[in-house]
Amino acid sequence: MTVTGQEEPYIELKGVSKGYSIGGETISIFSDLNLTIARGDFVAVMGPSGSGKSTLLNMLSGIDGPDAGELRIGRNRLERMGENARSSWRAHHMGIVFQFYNLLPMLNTADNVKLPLLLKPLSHKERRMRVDKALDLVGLAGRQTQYPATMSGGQQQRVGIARAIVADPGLLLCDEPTGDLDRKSADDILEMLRLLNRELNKTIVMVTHDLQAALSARRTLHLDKGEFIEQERSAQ
Ligand SMILES: Nc1ncnc2c1ncn2[C@@H]1O[C@H](COP(=O)(O)OP(=O)(O)OP(=O)(O)O)[C@@H](O)[C@H]1O
Repeated sequence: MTVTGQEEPYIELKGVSKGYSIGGETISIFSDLNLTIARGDFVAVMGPSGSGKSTLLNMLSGIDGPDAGELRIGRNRLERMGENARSSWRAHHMGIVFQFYNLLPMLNTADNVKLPLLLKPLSHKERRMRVDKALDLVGLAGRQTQYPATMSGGQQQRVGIARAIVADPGLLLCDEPTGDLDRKSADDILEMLRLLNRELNKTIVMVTHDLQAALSARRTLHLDKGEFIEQERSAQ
């Protein structure tokens, strides 16, 4: 079954198969996975442990490739690109938000957020302006010199989001972005993701075990036994 968004597809998986070799034996995770996601959509992916959610995110981020099938994002066929081209594509078009923030503890907030800009030919001033703007967007204006260890989980995740958007990518991949947070902080983060989706038209794919988080998205897909099942519900 092909699960389809309503508009022009931005992300498209066609007949994707993926398996892992363990001790000489190949375990199939997907054998004919199909999916389309429209530009500007906000999609939650849920599913039991081991159903392949991280495998999916790894393929979408180009960290891992499918064994067969097509994986298109925008005009790029990711499975046809070499390692360097994929890394460069990722740096320009994609931001990743992690469950445990993945901030570097020896760097302050501004330097953590700046990391994706180091690959870009920008002046020091332009980098600083972009970092300030991203921090402003996530409600952390003025926290440039604070270190991650002195921040709450919710604040650290805001820094993680600022880092994910600082290079202005069109796509955000979120891996359990609220998995380490209390309800209040989680809701704040979800509100921020909704804002980025609605106001800045970021396409968001978010893996989550949190039903409340899934309700923040426009679509919810359940991944089980190698297939997506679309959860029907009225628009938010
Ligand atoms: N690098 C790997 N080598 C071998 N097997 C792997 C590898 N990565 C994942 N797997 C296996 O593939 C299956 C899917 O894993 P994946 O991490 O994608 O599931 P998940 O849905 O994200 O699970 P969870 O909700 O627990 O994070 C699991 O059975 C896992 O053990």
